[in-house]
Amino acid sequence: MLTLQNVAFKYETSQPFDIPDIHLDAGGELLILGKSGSGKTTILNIIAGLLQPQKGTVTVNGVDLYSLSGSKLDKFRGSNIGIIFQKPHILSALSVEENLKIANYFVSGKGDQNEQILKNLGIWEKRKQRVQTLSEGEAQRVSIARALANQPKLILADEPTASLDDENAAKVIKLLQHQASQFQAALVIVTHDQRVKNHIANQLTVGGAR
Ligand SMILES: Nc1ncnc2c1ncn2[C@@H]1O[C@H](COP(=O)(O)OP(=O)(O)OP(=O)(O)O)[C@@H](O)[C@H]1O
Repeated sequence: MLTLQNVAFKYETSQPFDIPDIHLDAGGELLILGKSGSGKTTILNIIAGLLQPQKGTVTVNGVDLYSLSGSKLDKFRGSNIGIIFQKPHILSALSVEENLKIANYFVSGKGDQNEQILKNLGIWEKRKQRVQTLSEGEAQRVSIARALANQPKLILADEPTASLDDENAAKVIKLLQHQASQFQAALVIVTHDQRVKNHIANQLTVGGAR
């Protein structure tokens, strides 16, 4: 489902990052740990097709991401990769269900699972509410729902528990795992939150720039 091979990356002003090879099957889970600034978000962006490495290949669902042209890559990402960003990328003036429909809009024919996803995440009753009227935890579940709206084959989550208490942090990880297993998706979580460690056995730690 996901492979990273011989990937090398550096920002213009930084040292190169140590980026391990990764192989993850459908339904597999991976936790990427590392201190703040160690390059976790950078690696996630490379996996998401948002940041082209200087070297190496990233394949998702058998497709070499960076061999795709810009618009093809955007379309591929929209149908195959669900990203839960560190800072929620949801539109707070729109309702919960409108946020999901926008994601569906970019991938024609999807959207049939929206009701189930919102129910699983416990926000179906709030679907008509504008996101700005929700609590932080609810808004975060909307961003998870939106990432799942097109039943991606690969789910990427950047620090999904950062602003949550222990109980809700555990809940969010379980929800992500449950959703991933329901769609047989691969799940990659990056975090420096040690609490997440107990929930996912397959782990790697990144050390940052050399
Ligand atoms: N666009 C950029 N240009 C130059 N340097 C960058 C850029 N983005 C990030 N960096 C640097 O690369 C390093 C890794 O950043 P990154 O955001 O990947 O770390 P992180 O492990 O996700 O950190 P955190 O846990 O704090 O979110 C940092 O030193 C950061 O300052």
